Amino acid sequence: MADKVSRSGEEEENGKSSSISVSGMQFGYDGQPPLFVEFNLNIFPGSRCLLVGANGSGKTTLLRILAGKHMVGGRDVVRVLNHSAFHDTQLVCGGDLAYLGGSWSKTIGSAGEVPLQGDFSAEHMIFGVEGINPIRREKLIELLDIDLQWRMHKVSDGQRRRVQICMGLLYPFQVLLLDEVTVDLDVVARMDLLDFFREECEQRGATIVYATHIFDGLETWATHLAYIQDGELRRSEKLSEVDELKSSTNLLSVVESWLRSETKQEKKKPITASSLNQKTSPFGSSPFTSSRHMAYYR
Ligand SMILES: Nc1ncnc2c1ncn2[C@@H]1O[C@H](COP(=O)(O)OP(=O)(O)OP(=O)(O)O)[C@@H](O)[C@H]1O
Repeated sequence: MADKVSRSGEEEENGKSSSISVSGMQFGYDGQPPLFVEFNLNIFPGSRCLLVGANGSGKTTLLRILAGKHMVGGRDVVRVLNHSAFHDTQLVCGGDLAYLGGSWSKTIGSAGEVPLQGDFSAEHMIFGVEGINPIRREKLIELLDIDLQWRMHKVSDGQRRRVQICMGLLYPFQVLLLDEVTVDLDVVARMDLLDFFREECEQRGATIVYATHIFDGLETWATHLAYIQDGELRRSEKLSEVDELKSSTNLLSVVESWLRSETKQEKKKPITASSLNQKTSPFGSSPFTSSRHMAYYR
């Protein structure tokens, strides 16, 4: 698999410069070994890139970094639309960079153990966003089949999710980062939304990165695929160039085989004090330092 890994610093595809560019990124959570070490990735305008990997491989963290939610390195390490994802706040404030992740909860806060709820209508939420093109807003409300009278604390998870998605898409984004947001949607809503995303990429040259474990219908939707294992980019290529997809029935079975072979390699690793400290890390000099590998032996 290693020969397929793309770590190139190439910044152009078909004459277009990348809309997302990560170069030599290092990142780790406080007190933990680094998750990303010398991580590189380039994604180009018009791409619909699937981000796949096992639980805990780093997909959410990567999307949050791209969304400018973590400061990582200097201004040149994580670039979105040729701006620093973290430092250039206009990217998010102006609506060019949109991130849809996590899920809205029914409660809006808590006083000690007591959850506080707010009674807001879908209309209040959606029409509360200023400066929106009314045609785009109507299109999204219709596409997501939102009833503007819904009270946000009384609707189902999927209904609340529709409002969340609608609000995230109100501005005509240039880069959209999706973290498993279609999980609560019914099949019709999911397929309509995927069609809308495709249109946005084809008509406006928008770029989408979509982290998901649900591959239904994505074989013909995605243009690119990035596969992460333990914070390492193992594959980054056009979907049409994934060899295994030529001989396999679907994306699900291809990704399943990658993840299964990951597990086997993991099991084969000899367990030694030095292997527990393999990643070069300021925290990794002692066999007693906490690490994900050590978690197996507690
Ligand atoms: N806030 C945090 N503090 C410390 N460690 C974290 C935090 N969030 C995630 N991690 C760790 O970082 C690693 C990557 O987590 P991340 O959520 O990015 O994975 P993921 O690929 O999105 O997983 P999943 O498919 O389960 O959503 C995991 O080992 C996780 O335990």
